[in-house]
Amino acid sequence: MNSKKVLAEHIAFELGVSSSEVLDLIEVPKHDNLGDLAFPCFTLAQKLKQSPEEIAKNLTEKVQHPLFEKVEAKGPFFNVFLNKKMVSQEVLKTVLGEGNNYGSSQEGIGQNVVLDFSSPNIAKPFSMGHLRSTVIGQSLANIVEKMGYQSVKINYLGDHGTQFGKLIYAYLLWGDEEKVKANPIKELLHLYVRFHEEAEDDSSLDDEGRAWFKKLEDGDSEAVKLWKWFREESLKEFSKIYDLLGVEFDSYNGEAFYNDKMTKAIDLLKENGLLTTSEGAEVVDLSDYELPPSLIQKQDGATLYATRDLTAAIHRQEAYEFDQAIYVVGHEQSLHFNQLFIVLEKMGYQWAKHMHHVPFGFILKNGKKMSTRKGEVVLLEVVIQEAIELAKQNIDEKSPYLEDKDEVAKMVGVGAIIFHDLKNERLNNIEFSLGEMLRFEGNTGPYIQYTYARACSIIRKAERAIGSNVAGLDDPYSWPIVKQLESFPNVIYISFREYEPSVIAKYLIDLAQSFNKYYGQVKILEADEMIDYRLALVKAVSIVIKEGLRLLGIQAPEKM
Ligand SMILES: NC(=[NH2+])NCCC[C@H](N)C(=O)O
Repeated sequence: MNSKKVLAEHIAFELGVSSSEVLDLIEVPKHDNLGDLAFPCFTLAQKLKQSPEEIAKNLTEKVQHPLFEKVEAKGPFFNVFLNKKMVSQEVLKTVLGEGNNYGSSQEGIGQNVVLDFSSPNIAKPFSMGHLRSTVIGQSLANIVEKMGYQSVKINYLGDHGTQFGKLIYAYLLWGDEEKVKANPIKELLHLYVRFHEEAEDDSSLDDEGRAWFKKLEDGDSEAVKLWKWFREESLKEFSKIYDLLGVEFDSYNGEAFYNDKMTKAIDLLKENGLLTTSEGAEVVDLSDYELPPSLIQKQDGATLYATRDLTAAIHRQEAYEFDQAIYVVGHEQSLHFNQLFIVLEKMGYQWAKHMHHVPFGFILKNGKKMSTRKGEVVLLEVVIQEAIELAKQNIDEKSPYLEDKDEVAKMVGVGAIIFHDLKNERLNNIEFSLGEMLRFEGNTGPYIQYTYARACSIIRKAERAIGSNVAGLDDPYSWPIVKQLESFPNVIYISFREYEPSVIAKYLIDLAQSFNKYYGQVKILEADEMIDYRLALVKAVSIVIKEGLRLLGIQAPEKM
């Protein structure tokens, strides 16, 4: 029983409209003296041919329910004061009864969501953009699963393209096996940069690079062997990052996987009469959408990024029969995905309507985009290790006697990086600052984790069994917490609908703040007749914080 839903149903019944229509309109008033929930009546005024004030007044005469302690009309608003005892009793019973499952939904049962995320390019450093994609994608996978969907997590590795011909040739000219093994990404990038520098004076290098790419495409054994090796070494290095972040994938089928499957997609385009020739290249004209044409095949027969994504989409629909496909990729690729989805729609695929590009902004350092080009490598693994190291120092200072310090430092360091990313709306640019991320106060991961550990510690100290059969609480400090706990399922739903993990992150900040206020004001462990109910509240908070963090991809240590 959710008080907002109950209210929506009652209002809808009285007004003769659908309850979903009402549900979306119900607000939480900014000031407590305006009640706990408010229904603004102007939106429906025209439809009902009544003034908003009249509607509000009529509702006060009709809407009644034990959950509503007091109802009142304030101008065009219908305000509702909830029965604190009753709501808190219901909420605590639900959260404690459902545990980690609280907030789960059946909405997606039997449906698949394919998530394409992380997708770094082999032989190149894992960039800040790939980090964002990984962190956001992982969280969205958790969120869709919480909504009942089955997730399919795909790492669409950038493992194909003319650059691999160049890299192979560069390796054959100047490469050193030991060096590559010791430091794959750094060494391969170094070879690649050198190739470009030398090719400026010697254009034959480019020709050779192209020739080696052709060999690679034709399955030449030496070329394929080197390519496989570069790929493996790169993956080993990426895996270190995935291990630290606790991310796993269902598939690593990258661009190269689709290499021999593209003719089918190109033939389909031809059959549909969608291909036109423009300056020698085969393109899909998108002028009716006011978009530049989608380039499918170059004059020399070479295929492109778009061709592979098109092939991959069709293949994934066949393989997974997805009900939704999500691409977590930086906003600079918006045009590409826009074109891709339209081409699929033009091909007559109804499912193309359920494909979504989930874009995000840049990570900045001192206001400038952090880039890995020009050979300046910011090795991400090193950054993560540094965060863990700093977390360790912090813990050494604050809790020198903690057990499992290394384990906890890892959870805190990694959690700090993830939370710092996810607390921002994904389209915003983020300023990168380890010091900022690792603060134990303010809106940081460690702060939320610390709040969780605090709740766990209270529960340990109490040494009492906490049951879900509780009487309600009606003191002013527990009330904001109860309302927040009640809204958790809706918070998850909104984060799902908007593909926006920040909704959950911000919610956790608010919840942690109210809880810490409660902790400061109320003697939780005082042995009076209410202790069990207060402990039930603490337990419910701990459940929701832990689950909220889990949805973001962050672990919660019980002690820190
Ligand atoms: N299906 C996709 N195109 N996924 C995103 C791939 C991202 C690409 N490898 C890059 O680093 O820019």
